[in-house]
Amino acid sequence: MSAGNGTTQRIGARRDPGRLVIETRRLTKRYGAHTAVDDVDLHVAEGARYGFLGPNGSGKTTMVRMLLGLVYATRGEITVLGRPVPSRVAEVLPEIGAMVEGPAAYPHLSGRTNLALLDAAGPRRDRDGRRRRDRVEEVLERVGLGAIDRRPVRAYSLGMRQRLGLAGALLNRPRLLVLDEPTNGLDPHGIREVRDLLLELNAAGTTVFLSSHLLAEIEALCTTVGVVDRGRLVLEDDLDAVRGPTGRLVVRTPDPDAAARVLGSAVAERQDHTLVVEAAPGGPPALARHLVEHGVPLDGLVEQRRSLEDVVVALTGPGSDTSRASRRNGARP
Ligand SMILES: Nc1ncnc2c1ncn2[C@@H]1O[C@H](COP(=O)(O)OP(=O)(O)OP(=O)(O)O)[C@@H](O)[C@H]1O
Repeated sequence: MSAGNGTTQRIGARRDPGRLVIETRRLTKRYGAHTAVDDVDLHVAEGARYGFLGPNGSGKTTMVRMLLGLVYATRGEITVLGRPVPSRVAEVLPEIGAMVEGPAAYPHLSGRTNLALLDAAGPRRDRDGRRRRDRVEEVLERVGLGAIDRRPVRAYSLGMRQRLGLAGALLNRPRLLVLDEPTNGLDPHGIREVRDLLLELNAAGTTVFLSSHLLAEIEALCTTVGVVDRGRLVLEDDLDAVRGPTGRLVVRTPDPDAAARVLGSAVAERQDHTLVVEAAPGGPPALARHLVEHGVPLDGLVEQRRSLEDVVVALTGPGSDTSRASRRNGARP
């Protein structure tokens, strides 16, 4: 890569990102000959729900660990909540709720006790026992663990541990949540609950940064997406812009043969009762009129929009794991 992050794509006009709560410049992490994070310029705006998307092994956890000062960068700069990391990470951490690589907890203690210990170790000056208990109960309630008994954490399911980790991340009422694969191990019900919780926290002002290898999860939750491929940030943009119009229209009709005759060479794709047509001046209304005037019945006519999946596949290409292996062996893709 040349200067900075020249190969990160932006689709459409990027809105003013506003105040950044996370910014990295040329951030790079090497493990021996292997580059886990490669020259990344990341921009997370205040109030965003930022999805950091990439396949397994693409560098997401390494990135998250660097943002939290848990791993030192080989090169580059990190600013979180306006302060440099890792040099001033101690000032930043009290304002962050984080969960990295699955929640850590003392397995022989209950969830409540674990949270009480975490709270006691936290930055609050308020050590009042009763208020601490209230805080613990409040976060347990928020993550759907209000009814847990005194069972030790080692008896918890993976989903319960994940919720407990989230509860721990919420204890400080953070301005910024940094979550590595927060729905790992949750069933569809649990995934939806976590999503709703993150939406609720975000609506109340918390910026959410989460990593995931699940495209659907990012699509359902996030306002902004950063796509990482073999350590490189290949796309960073608002999801709305990513899923922008393609310049084609999708026509659904019970008589596709008639539609194809009328539309001629404007038809770009055809499958069953659906035709994809190059947009002409006048957009959907003009095309609808044209078809109806020529006796073609319509079931629907909409603008075609890019899916995040299409964009990611086009940018990352197949076999990123195999090419990573070949890069490790010296080849550069
Ligand atoms: N401590 C380490 N020593 C050597 N290599 C490492 C270390 N940590 C990570 N890596 C390598 O760096 C690359 C990126 O790993 P990382 O865990 O950041 O990816 P990831 O996108 O979070 O993957 P996953 O979704 O599987 O957790 C991988 O090839 C991994 O093997």
